[in-house]
Amino acid sequence: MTPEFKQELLKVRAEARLLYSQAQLDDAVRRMATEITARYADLNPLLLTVMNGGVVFAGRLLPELDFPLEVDYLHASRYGAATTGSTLHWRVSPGTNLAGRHVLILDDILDVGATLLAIAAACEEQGALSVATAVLVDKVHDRKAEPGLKADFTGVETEDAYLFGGGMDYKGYWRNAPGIFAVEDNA
Ligand SMILES: O=P(O)(O)OC[C@H]1O[C@H](OP(=O)(O)OP(=O)(O)O)[C@H](O)[C@@H]1O
Ligand SMILES: Nc1nc2[nH]cnc2c(=O)[nH]1
Repeated sequence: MTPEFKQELLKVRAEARLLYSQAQLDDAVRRMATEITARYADLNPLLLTVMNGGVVFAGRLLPELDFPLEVDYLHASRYGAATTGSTLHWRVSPGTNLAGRHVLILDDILDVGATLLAIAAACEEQGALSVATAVLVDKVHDRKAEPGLKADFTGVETEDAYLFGGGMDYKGYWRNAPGIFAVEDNA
């Protein structure tokens, strides 16, 4: 890492606006866990984490779900380290056979929604019995891939800014930031 890039990272972190604290996120995740438990406790679901962004959310959610379930992951990305999305690139497909399974996809954010729609379609093609989505953050704007697109389970809603923390990155960094932060335009 160059000294200039390190300075940029520290400046972005220092100047970012806190939208949700870690405590507020933990409350939202516990509420989601109650909803997910009500729906899936008797369905032997397969929870699929979308890497990399979904890892923090999954890590917080899974210990709140005290019923039989399986966990796997997939890696698909359409942003890379950029702040605007393009085509979805599949890097790793789920190793588990999805045929006949109730699949719940876990990700950090529903922004445009192209990522989750493509992943859900791929799970259905592989024979999943049902496919639903759970996201920590839903970014509110009118650019959704389908009008009114929502996840089945949502933690918090945010304004239309570029976000980091809670698993989301700024140029590959700050996924570990404790809370959800908006990058300030002048950063
Ligand atoms: O709703 P969309 O506009 O499609 O964007 C949402 C996706 O973008 C981010 O992934 P990214 O492609 O940045 O990969 P990452 O998880 O490795 O950060 C995020 O983790 C979601 O998967
Ligand atoms: N880090 C990050 N990734 C995203 N993917 C889609 N929207 C966002 C965002 O606001 N921040």
